[in-house]
Amino acid sequence: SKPTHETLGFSTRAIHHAYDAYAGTGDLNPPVHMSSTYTFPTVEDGMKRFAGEQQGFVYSRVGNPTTVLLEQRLADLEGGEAALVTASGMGATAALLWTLLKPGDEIIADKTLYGCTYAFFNHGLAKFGVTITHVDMADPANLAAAISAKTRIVFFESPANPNMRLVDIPAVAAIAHQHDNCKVVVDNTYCTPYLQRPLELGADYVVHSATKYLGGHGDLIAGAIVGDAETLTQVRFYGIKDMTGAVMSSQDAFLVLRGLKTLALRMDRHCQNAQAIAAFLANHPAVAVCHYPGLESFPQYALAQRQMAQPGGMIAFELKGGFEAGCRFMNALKLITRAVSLGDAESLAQHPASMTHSTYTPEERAEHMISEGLVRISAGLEDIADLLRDVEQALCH
Ligand SMILES: CSC/C=C(/NCc1c(COP(=O)(O)O)cnc(C)c1O)C(=O)O
Repeated sequence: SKPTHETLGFSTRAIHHAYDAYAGTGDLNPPVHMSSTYTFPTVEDGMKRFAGEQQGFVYSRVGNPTTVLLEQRLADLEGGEAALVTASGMGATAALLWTLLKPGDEIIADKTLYGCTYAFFNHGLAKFGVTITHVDMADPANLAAAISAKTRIVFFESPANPNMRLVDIPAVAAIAHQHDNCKVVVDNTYCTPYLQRPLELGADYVVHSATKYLGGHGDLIAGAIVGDAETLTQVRFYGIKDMTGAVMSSQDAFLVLRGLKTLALRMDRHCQNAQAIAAFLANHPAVAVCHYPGLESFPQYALAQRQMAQPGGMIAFELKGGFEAGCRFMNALKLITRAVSLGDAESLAQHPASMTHSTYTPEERAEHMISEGLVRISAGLEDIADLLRDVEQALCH
């Protein structure tokens, strides 16, 4: 169905879209469908469903009423035609790219990617004859110089995990689309559609780790792809069904649906807290640099203002004492929790070089702008006074 984002507000759609609470047994909350397989009234019905000639479910690896509702809602929120939910963010990226790519194709990716995405490209796809080229997309001219008729995919995160670099989505999409079948894939995990909708800025596909802000409570691993219906049908029946099997459970779909109800409220608080923590860090004598799109000192501040509704909940910074000081800081935290992942109610701190981005060698991290001393904070939903007190006392170690 056509997205309704011209009529109803974001939260109204995040709570209500595509679900009629008066239908069926009248459950206000969508039921969790716990069936692996579905019955056919006659064998001819089954034949038609497998042939795609009849609407209806056949097997939960290719569709389930609970996951289908989540897909309709995510497509609406991202302003896309269709969505497909997956077992994890990596499952989303893998299912989409295995479907779109063949040996001899090329991906041009930004310099900085989440560690496992980097590994999937360079240690996974590369084994099957796909060429991976990384360019610094913060300057779109670098893409223009590298793109060729072999380029099938342009892939980036904005802001990038972990160093917060932004990519000008309309500018990069315009360059990519000068080449016939080159598609732009944006990993929108850090922003969510509440802060940034890449499809409305010219991207062809969006992928998410729904593990993060979309679920929002650190209680699931999940992913999603948003894009055109035709391609997503191929991803469903090939990339998921026959290649990765990266299927989201109906229980996790229920939890992501629940998370979406408060996404706007939570992102507002994540952004408020991150802005205050980033400002505190930027002004602290022990801090060498703080990367946050909401700081006027941020090199791409103007682009952030243009492209993002708010600066987000993620912060990256370096202490003047480098890696050792970073470790002392993180070990001294009493409220902010030492853990990877992000977008949880709990504020989290981690060391990308040895954790989320340890799939890069030290030389590769230097090449991909991930410094050894970088500390990443996911600003949670706690009271800001408590968070600032924790950061301040930890900086004194
Ligand atoms: C082992 S490190 C923990 C996970 C982290 N990130 C995940 C992630 C994925 C992959 O999403 P899943 O498959 O749902 O984890 C995709 N895209 C982005 C921008 C991501 O940040 C992390 O702590 O940075």
